[in-house]
Amino acid sequence: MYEYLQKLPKCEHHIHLEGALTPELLFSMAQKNHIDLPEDDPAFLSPESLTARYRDFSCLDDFLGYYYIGMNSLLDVADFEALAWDYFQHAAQDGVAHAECFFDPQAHVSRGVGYDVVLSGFKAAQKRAQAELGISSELICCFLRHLPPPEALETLRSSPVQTSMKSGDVIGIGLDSSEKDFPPQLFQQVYDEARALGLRCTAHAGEEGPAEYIATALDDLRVQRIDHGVRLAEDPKLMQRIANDQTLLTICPISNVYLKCVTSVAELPIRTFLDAGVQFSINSDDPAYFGDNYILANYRAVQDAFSLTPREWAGICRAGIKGSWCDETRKKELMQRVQSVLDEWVARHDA
Ligand code: HPA
Ligand SMILES: [Zn+2]
Repeated sequence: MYEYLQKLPKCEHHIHLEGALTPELLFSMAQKNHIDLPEDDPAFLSPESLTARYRDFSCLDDFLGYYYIGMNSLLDVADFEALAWDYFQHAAQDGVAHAECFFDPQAHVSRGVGYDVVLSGFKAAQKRAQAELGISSELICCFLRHLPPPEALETLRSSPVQTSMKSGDVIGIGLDSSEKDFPPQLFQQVYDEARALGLRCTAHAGEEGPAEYIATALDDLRVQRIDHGVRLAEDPKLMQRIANDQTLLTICPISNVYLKCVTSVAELPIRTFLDAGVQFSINSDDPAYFGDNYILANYRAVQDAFSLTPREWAGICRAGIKGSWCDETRKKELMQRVQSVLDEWVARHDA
């Protein structure tokens, strides 16, 4: 079954490129760029001690503290390219065919790293991933919800960001960082302006925050997808609405365990969602921070907990293709690949 999961052409919709920064890469870039790591936290003694600390996050904000310190090590175009290339290589190994990647420009621009530096590095890695690994990819610009909404607006309206959106280098926007007490509606104007530019819209909701945030992301931000959304199961009426509208949830099972949203993958409402017809994809979120668990480890963890059938897995992959923001030709090609992997499995096992 694991072999079948590896072969399925997977779409990843919930991967923060900054969350693919391994402790090894973090330390080597900090040294190269003469960036001081915190001296008052013993976790920063070595890549090994940092890795050990990552096993012990108490909640989303505890993780985010390390996430924002980590990305301070990234400075020039080559750093951002190396980071994204490292992710794409893992993605290729895990059978990812198409990736829609988040990045957090505010966290770089605020420390003097230009938006175009970040984008150039990512674009170079994307081009290489397409040419050498056959992975198609897109970029989604996320806004940090713990910062004041006018700062997100200022970022959206800034000239390099506008240029990247009009050229198609960036195809959508997202909303991430601390969730509790930062409800989606705070960012309504940002989403209205992004939509007017023709951008796709998604937002993290229902990770630590209540199901109500999922409803306001839909109503006020008019998002096409919900990132995480696992708390949707607490509101059966909303769950039915999401199922009827075929809104895709981008679920990150191992992330939810690492950040103590649930105690185990088995606690996630995967079976409930399947029974209710809720469409979802399975994703890695911040793999370098969550035990080096990339997308396939998340597929495997769901399989270990829920024993899905090969047809159910093909259905999950089809839902992911349908909810992707790539062109119709690519979607058709990926649908055919899912079918042929399933056919091969049936020929071997069902007879
Ligand atoms: O899982 C997450 N939630 C919110 N913000 C984030 N930024 C990186 N990962 C996450
Ligand atoms: Zn996330």
